[in-house]
Amino acid sequence: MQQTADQQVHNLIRGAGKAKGERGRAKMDIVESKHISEPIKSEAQISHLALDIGGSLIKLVYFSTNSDSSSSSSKDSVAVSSGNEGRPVLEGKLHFAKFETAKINDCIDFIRSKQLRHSGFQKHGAPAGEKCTIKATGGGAYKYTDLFKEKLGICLDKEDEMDCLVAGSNFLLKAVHTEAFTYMDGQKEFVQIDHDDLYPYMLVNIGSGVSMIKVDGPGKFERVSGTNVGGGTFWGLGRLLTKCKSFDELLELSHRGNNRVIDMLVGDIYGGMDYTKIGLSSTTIASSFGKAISDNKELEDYKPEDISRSLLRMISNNIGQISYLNALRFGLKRIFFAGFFIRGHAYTMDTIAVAVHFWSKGEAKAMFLKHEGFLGALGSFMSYEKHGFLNLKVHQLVQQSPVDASRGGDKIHDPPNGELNENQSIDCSICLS
Ligand SMILES: Nc1ncnc2c1ncn2[C@@H]1O[C@H](COP(=O)(O)OP(=O)(O)O)[C@@H](O)[C@H]1O
Ligand SMILES: CC(C)(COP(=O)(O)O)[C@@H](O)C(=O)NCCC(=O)O
Repeated sequence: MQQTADQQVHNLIRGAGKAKGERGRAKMDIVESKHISEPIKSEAQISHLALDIGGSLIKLVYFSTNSDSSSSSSKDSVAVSSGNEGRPVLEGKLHFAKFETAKINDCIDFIRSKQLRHSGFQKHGAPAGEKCTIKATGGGAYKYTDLFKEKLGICLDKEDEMDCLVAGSNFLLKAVHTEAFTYMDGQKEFVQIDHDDLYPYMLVNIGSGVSMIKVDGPGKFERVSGTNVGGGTFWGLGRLLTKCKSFDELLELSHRGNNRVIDMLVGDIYGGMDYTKIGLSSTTIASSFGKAISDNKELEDYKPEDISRSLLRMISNNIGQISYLNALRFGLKRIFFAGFFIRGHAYTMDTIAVAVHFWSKGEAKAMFLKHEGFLGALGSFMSYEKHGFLNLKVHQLVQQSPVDASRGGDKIHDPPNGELNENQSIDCSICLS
């Protein structure tokens, strides 16, 4: 029988209690990698992989065992009996990786380097010649079907993007205690989620474009709105206006910029005064980029830093406002923001949070997710279980390590070697049913 996403989460969490103290318990660390173009160091064997191929980035989630399962004498033997209903448990790590969609060939090389054909991707019981199949979501799962077939001989088994986002979000919010946090005035605070009081909530995924999804329960949701002014807009316009060569460079520039150089503030219009009657302080942005009307300057006269800052502020503020207005339509007080536009970037989160706070008069709360960009890929990964396709069973969350609270600082948070550090990993286990 097929399981709903929530049943899977329930199994995961229920399993955590059951498994404590069990012998042979397997451990799975969740590790994030960035733009990986070379194989991971160990001879780790990849047994399951899922993709989210978006407009800007390809996200991968894959499980690797800690050792080579072909060596039966290895003391780190891959399959162990957990004693949990006699199912074999795989010991390993859940990895996260991303590639620019424009560099899809790097992603294909990466997958090829993992030798998936030898790692259990063939549908169980399928005839020997049958093609490998991997779960994939996002528009690119359709767009690049032929490319994957041609270059890797892999069939992409498509999962709906919204289904995956919601499944990934529900999973993370329930399974990871330090997944959700608020960010305001430089302060990051983790939010403890009451599993019995999670729904309804608004999920705002800020990818290339923005989707706003009212989530009412496991697998119960409606995409209530969206906006085409999203992460792709920031990166696309930013690239044209600043000549930046990478998204990271554009984000880095914004740290040093001053938006007041370009944005027209209420004070600029009101002679330095607040417009108190309608609740606008003199420092409120009256019109993003509005100063460029009368400054008599050309694009080159503005610093790229200031342009980046204004652009980031404009887009983040707009998304925060639209999200709140949609939450208001349905009486939702909790809004979770995800997607790789955020990148754990303080100024982005602060602007979104302030917009939600301002428009809701403090009634609604903006929250952010630690695994912000991987919801879709995770949901896609979890669908292996939903379809009983590979007999994958993520069945328990053992514990997770404390998260580095400084992560919300005004910097980019992908560590230099591309992998999450110890503090940012989660321990859990999966078993094959
Ligand atoms: N390294 C990066 N390269 C390009 N865009 C990035 C990068 N990191 C973050 N972004 C931002 O994230 C957005 C994509 O977010 P994502 O959630 O992956 O959406 P999509 O599924 O549309 O690719 C980009 O449009 C950009 O704003
Ligand atoms: C079409 C999309 C769902 C694709 O997802 P993405 O690759 O941007 O993550 C998204 O870009 C979107 O919701 N765009 C906004 C379209 C609109 O509602 O106006």
